[in-house]
Amino acid sequence: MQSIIPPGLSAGEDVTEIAKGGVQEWTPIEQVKLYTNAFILQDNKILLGYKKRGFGKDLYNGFGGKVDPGETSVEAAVRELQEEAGITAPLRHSGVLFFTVSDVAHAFYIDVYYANEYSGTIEETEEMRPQWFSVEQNATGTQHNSNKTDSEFAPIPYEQMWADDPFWLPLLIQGRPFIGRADFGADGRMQKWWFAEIPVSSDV
Ligand SMILES: COc1nc(N)nc2c1ncn2[C@H]1C[C@H](O)[C@@H](COP(=O)(O)OP(=O)(O)OP(=O)(O)O)O1
Repeated sequence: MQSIIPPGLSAGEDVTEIAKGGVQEWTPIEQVKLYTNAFILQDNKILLGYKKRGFGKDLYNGFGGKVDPGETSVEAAVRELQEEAGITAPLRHSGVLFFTVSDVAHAFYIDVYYANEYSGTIEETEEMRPQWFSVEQNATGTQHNSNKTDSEFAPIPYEQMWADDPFWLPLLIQGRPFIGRADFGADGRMQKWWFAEIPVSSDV
């Protein structure tokens, strides 16, 4: 039987497909680079960063980047969170994402992490501008002052995020592990995608 897991990812067959689309074959993988992406979830809010430069500029995302030689993935995730948001957190693994982008030579293998607490003071850095958003679906707020109540924070700005994020970020927020792959065209749109929930005990 042919596996439903896209090339680049590995998992048992006991996955629950969340979404898939696109018609063409998966883009062949030539080179893979390891990345991290980390989110703080606290009091019905999620901390995102507005990317000020480089890849993904002008989009909101978690905090992360490349895993350096000699580093473990979680060490890299902790370092990137400190470098980009000024804080330290006990990060826990939540999922794996795999992306190709048509004008980028390597594929992105991304370990995604979250934490419900952090230490230090959240600060804007030269790469990221951190901002809290409400995870409540009916959030309407537009103010981001930390003295406001949760419902007064703006909802997650999916329209200013990578197109893959609406498929897996809700799972991360709900504590449901996931895997997924998307192949992006030069226009920033997903050409082919597949996302799934995996059992909590899975070691991806
Ligand atoms: C293509 O789809 C993507 N979707 C999402 N949600 N996140 C993505 C996608 N592609 C990459 N990412 C994530 C992975 C990392 O967390 C960042 C990119 O990291 P960056 O290029 O900034 O890596 P650094 O090591 O910090 O780079 P510098 O050398 O510029 O510091 O986006």
